[in-house]
Amino acid sequence: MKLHRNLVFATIDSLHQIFNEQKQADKVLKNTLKRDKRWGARDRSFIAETTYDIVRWKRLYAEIAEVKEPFDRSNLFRLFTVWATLNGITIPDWPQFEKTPTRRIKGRFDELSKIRKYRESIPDWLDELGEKELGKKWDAEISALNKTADVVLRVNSLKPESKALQNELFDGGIETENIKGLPEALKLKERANVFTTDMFKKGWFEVQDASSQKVARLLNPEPGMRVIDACAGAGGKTLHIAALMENKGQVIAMDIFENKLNELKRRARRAGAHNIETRTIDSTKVIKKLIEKADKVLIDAPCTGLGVLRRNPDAKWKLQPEFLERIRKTQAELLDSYSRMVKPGGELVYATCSILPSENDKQVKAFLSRDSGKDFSLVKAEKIMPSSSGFDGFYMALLKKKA
Ligand SMILES: C[S@@+](CC[C@H](N)C(=O)[O-])C[C@H]1O[C@@H](n2cnc3c(N)ncnc32)[C@H](O)[C@@H]1O
Repeated sequence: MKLHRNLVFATIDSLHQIFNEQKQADKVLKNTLKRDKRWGARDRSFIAETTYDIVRWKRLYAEIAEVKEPFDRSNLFRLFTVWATLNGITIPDWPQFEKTPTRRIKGRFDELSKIRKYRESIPDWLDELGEKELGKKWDAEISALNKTADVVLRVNSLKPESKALQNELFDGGIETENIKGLPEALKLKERANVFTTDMFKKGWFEVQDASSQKVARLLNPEPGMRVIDACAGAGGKTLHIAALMENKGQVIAMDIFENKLNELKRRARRAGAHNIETRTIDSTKVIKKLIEKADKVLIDAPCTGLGVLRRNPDAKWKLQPEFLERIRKTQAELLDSYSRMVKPGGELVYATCSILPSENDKQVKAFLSRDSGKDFSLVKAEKIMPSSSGFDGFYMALLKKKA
C-alpha cells in the first residue's frame, strides 16, 4: 500500500483532535471526511479505519514509540509509524518520518505483547476492573472487544417494500447474510457506507447490532399495548418496538435529553413509525403520571458501554473509574423509580451494553431484594459476550410484575 500525503495528514489532524482536544472520534471523523470532496470511498475508509485503529491501540503504540501525552505533531507521526510498520506498510521518506526508529518497533511489540494491559491497550484501572469482575474470562472478552465490529442492519418491517432490501443492496454491490434467530437482521459481508443509499433515506432499515436487536424481542411488545421506553435516547430500540407493534398501540419514548428525543422523532418519520410519543424527563412528575400505566417498560440503562468498545474504542480513554461508581447508583435508582410504571401483571426489561456483572445481574438481584422490587420476579436473562457471539456485549433481563 502506498501512503498518500493528504490522507495521512487528515488522519494525524483527526488524532490530534481526539487525543489532545478530547473530542469524540465519530464527530471528528464526520468533519474530517467532509474536508475534500475528491476523496473516494477508499480514501475515506483509509482515514476512518486508520484513525480508529490508532485510537484503539493508543497505549500499546505509545509505549512502542516511547512517546507520552499530550502528543505533539511529531509524536502523532511516531504513533502512525508504529501502525504502518505493524501493518507491513513501507514508510515513505517524508521529513515527518525522519526520526523514527522503525527497526525497534517489531521487537518492542513482541516484548510488550506479553503484558495484557499493553497487548490489549487499556488503562491499568480498566484491566484491574475487568479481571476483578470477570476473572479468567476477561482475557477473551477484552481481546474480542479490540476487534472491529460487523455492520448489522435491522430491516424495517413497517415498510413493506423493505422485503426487497437484500436484493437491492446486492444490486448496489453490498452483499449481506442473515443471522440465525434474528429475522430482521442482515449482516454486511464487507464494511460499506450504507447511510448514503436511497434505501436508507426511504427508511427501509436502521443500522443496529444483533445484540441490540434482541432487546425489543425479549420485551416482546404486542400491537395495541402501551409500552414505555424509559431511556430511549435517539430511539434505536424504540423504532424496533414500534415496528413489532405494527404501528398499533402506543410507545412512550422518554429521556432526560430533549435533543436525543428530537433525533428520535426525525428517525421515526423516516421509518414510518406513527405510534411513538416522546416525553422529556424534566421532573419526577413525568414518571409519577405514568405509575402502573404500562403493559411493558424497557429500561435501556445508561452504562459504561464496555460491551461496545469495538465501535467506540475511544471510550477506553474517556471512561473514568468514578463514572462507573456514579452510573451504578443511577442504574439502581432507575430500576427503583421506573419499574413503578409497570402495570400489575406487566413486564419490565432491564438492559445494558456492558459486560460487567456489577452493572447487570448484580443490579437485577439487588433490585429484587429491595422493597421496590418485591412484586417482581425474574423470568429470564441473557448475557451476550463478544468473544463467543461475535456481537456487541449486552445484558438483558425480563422481569414480571405480580398481577
Ligand atoms: C444506552 S443509552 C440508550 C440507547 C437507546 N435506547 C437506543 O437503543 O438507541 C441510555 C440513555 O439513557 C439516557 N439517560 C441517562 N439518565 C437517564 C435518566 N435518569 N432517565 C432516563 N434516561 C436517562 C441517556 O441520555 C441515554 O440516551
